[in-house]
Amino acid sequence: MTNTAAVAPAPWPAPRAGAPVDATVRVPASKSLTNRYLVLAAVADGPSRLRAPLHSRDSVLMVGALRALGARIEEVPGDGGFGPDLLVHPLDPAADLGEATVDCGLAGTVMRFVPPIAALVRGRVGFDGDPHARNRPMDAVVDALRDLGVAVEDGGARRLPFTVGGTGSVSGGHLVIDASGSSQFVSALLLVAARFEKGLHLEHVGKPVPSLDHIRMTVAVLREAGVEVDDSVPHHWVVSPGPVRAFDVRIEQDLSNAGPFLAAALATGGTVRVPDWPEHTTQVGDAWRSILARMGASVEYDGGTLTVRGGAPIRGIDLADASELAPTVAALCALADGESRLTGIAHLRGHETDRLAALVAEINNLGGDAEETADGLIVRPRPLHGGLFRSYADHRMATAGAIIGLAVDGVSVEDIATTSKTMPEFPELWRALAATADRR
Ligand SMILES: O=C(O)C1=C[C@@H](OP(=O)(O)O)[C@@H](O)[C@H](O)C1
Ligand SMILES: C=C(OP(=O)(O)O)C(=O)O
Repeated sequence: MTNTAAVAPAPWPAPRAGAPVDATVRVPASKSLTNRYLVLAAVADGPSRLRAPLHSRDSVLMVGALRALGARIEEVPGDGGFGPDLLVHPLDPAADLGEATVDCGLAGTVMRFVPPIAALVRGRVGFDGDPHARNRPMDAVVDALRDLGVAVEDGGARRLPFTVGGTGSVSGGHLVIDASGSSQFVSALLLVAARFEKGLHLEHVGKPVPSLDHIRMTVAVLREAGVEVDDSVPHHWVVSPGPVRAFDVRIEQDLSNAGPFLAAALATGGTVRVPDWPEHTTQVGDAWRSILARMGASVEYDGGTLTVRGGAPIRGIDLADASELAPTVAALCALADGESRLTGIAHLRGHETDRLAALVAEINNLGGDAEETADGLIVRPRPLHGGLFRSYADHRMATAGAIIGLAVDGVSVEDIATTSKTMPEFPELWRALAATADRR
């Protein structure tokens, strides 16, 4: 009998910076922007081009999902970024797909954004993903589709796996959802709502919606594509019916993923520059400027380059709604000389893993003092030691371990390859960053 069990790769010895880093870093394109533009292009009124898009597991899954729904997506040579451009020919709502399947992997943007598109094509589309994807909240998407008159077969679970029976059109109108579990529930419906016959008046009822910046990003990309959106009343979004204009867009680099590199300046007392930092952006990662300054860095924005200098002791921080930035912030908090409180992030329990539990377990496993609260984390200063930092198939856990490893001897990170979810180049870029400390 052959043993077919997968052998887990050896943990990745996190590079330790024995001196301050001094690096200039460019990171691949934004996951959130790439996957939004892919969705918009799939329902647009003509072919669209994405320049310098992300090529990572989440974007590949999105491309695969849209192809499964009938969009034609070509790779064409690009003039920048980390790979080819993408040319997207929209899907044809009149075509009959028959049966199709979509692999969501662990991508929230795929599992939330694509089912409403499946309602706009004719066919039965099955959705599933990685084992943990079946634990991520999907109830608001399933309920919303049903309230819109779309058939969903889910065995009553309101989670993956499920099948959406699309008829090629959705009438739309007024829809009430509880989006307290994820902002992606709102974005998912807004992104395709212009293609509903009556458009959509979406209303949120329930505990606060997290990650509001991501909804602002959705509204901004819709408006760029000529879609009329009224978000003037809190908790209400009104999308007028109409075409989504085809577009040609250059995608900004992923400012959330720039975070671990900028954090390296604080962790090592060094300097990190990120060129081509957008002057105006809807990305939540723009908040690094204020967050890192509050944690003791000097932050300068000049000529399109963001420069972060560490050197002073890292200060603890009280931070609300850190959203997807939280794991990176928590890693710095574990290296800080004062207490930190991260609040308003209860929904991180439904991310790639239960991030609150994971961060507490892994920081404490290295000797730290982190505690879970009802809606976040408290991290108190305590000297850390080496050990294994587990990543739970979560790219941001893996990068959090790498940040700590710069400053603490003997840290290794489990499954560093999980960073391929949004940044396959991470290990290589990180090694180059850490090597700048060796040269000093
Ligand atoms: O719409 C998006 O692109 C995202 C929205 C946020 O989701 P939540 O609202 O579930 O936090 C964010 O954390 C995620 O990384 C990306
Ligand atoms: C929460 C995240 O991802 P997803 O898009 O899968 O929700 C994240 O990238 O931090």
